[in-house]
Amino acid sequence: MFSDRAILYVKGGDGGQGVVSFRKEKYVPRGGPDGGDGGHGGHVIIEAVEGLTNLAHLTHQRHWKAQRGGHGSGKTKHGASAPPLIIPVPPGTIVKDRDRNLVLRDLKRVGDWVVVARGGRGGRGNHYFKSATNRAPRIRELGKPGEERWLILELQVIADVGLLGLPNAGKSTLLSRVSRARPEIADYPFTTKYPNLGLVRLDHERAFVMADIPGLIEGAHAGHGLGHEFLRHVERTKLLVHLVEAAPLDGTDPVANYHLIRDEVARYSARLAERPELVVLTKLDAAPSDVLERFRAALGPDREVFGVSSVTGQGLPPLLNRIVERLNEVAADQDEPTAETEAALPVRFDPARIADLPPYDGPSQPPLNTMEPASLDQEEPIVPESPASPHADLATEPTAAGDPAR
Ligand SMILES: Nc1nc2c(ncn2[C@@H]2O[C@H](COP(=O)(O)OP(=O)(O)OP(=O)(O)O)[C@@H](O)[C@H]2O)c(=O)[nH]1
Ligand SMILES: [Mg+2]
Repeated sequence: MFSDRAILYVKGGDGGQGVVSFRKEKYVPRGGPDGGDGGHGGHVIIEAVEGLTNLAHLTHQRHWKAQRGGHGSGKTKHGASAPPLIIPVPPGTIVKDRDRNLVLRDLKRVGDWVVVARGGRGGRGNHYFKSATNRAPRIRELGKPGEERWLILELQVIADVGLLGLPNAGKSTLLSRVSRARPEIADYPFTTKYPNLGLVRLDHERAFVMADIPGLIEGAHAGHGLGHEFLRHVERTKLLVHLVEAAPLDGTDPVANYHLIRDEVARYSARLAERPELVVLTKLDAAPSDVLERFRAALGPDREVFGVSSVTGQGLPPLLNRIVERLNEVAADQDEPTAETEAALPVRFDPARIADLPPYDGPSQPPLNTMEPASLDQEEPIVPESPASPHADLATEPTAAGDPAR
């Protein structure tokens, strides 16, 4: 089951109660107040972990509450603070506050984490309220309720290469030809409704992840068709591979079709439009022999054009080799984290790292972690759950297949 979006309710644990108690001992006639404090409630934390590729495990459990703190007791015994509740997600998950429409954190790498709801402060016991004027206070505090909120989690698949093109351009067919992914293929538009990922392995050293997304149409940037919802999936790719049908059955012109998609991408995001791109003329087996030459000439020398047929396999090896080359060039350009910095990143959430985070004192306290406004898709309707798609899990070599169990 593929799920790239989940809505969750999270609540930190309530603080434990402080208690009223007085020292009772033989020969001590009026023992002073000795009611202990309640422990703090547990925080709720979301952490990116290895081995998960989607958010399906969150569609069954929507409410996540951390444990409450223990109550205090006599002899100034404090209640135990509750442990954090950790919700695992795949890397690439963006955590948003639903009602304030804010991005709380973009959990890009394994080990990235964010506190999404703080545990409530434990109440103070009556020992705390002792004073010169009141030596036997009968007051104590209840624990503060834990912080609560609704979240939207969105997974942006992390692929190296994103396939773009009109419906029917042959995107899914190409992916199925070069990887073990088995997306649905058919001769009608919008066959693909959810992104598919495949691992393309050229040899021992050279491999990349390719994402096939639903076809784009004119107006996709404004929400027409299915494309807009899924363009965000190619936002994080390093290279766009733009597929253009060589001889479309509807008689449209490949050159015009190419520019149509480029315009849509540019309108959706100027940054995405600047991403390196390879252009691929598809279905050459079913096209006149001079079509590639004419297409190249029309696009001009600035664009790298390949011709392929996913049916005969013609043109695929040069394309894949060039994709790997381009990815290496892009990687060298970008300030990607090196193996060293990667190793320095924490791989598991460490509770000691939240030891300094104060418990939640109630709504008077400002909410946590307001990072940046969620700008990408504010107008997107909130869909509670994505319907299942049978093909969407990462289709990898057996060794790389993730085990969702932690
Ligand atoms: N002759 C020929 N037909 C192809 C080739 N590649 C794809 N097709 C056919 O083109 C049709 C569309 O292919 P898909 O791979 O589903 O196209 P798509 O781009 O994924 O389409 P959407 O998912 O609807 O956007 C199917 O009928 C394929 O069999 C090819 O290289 N040669
Ligand atoms: Mg498809």
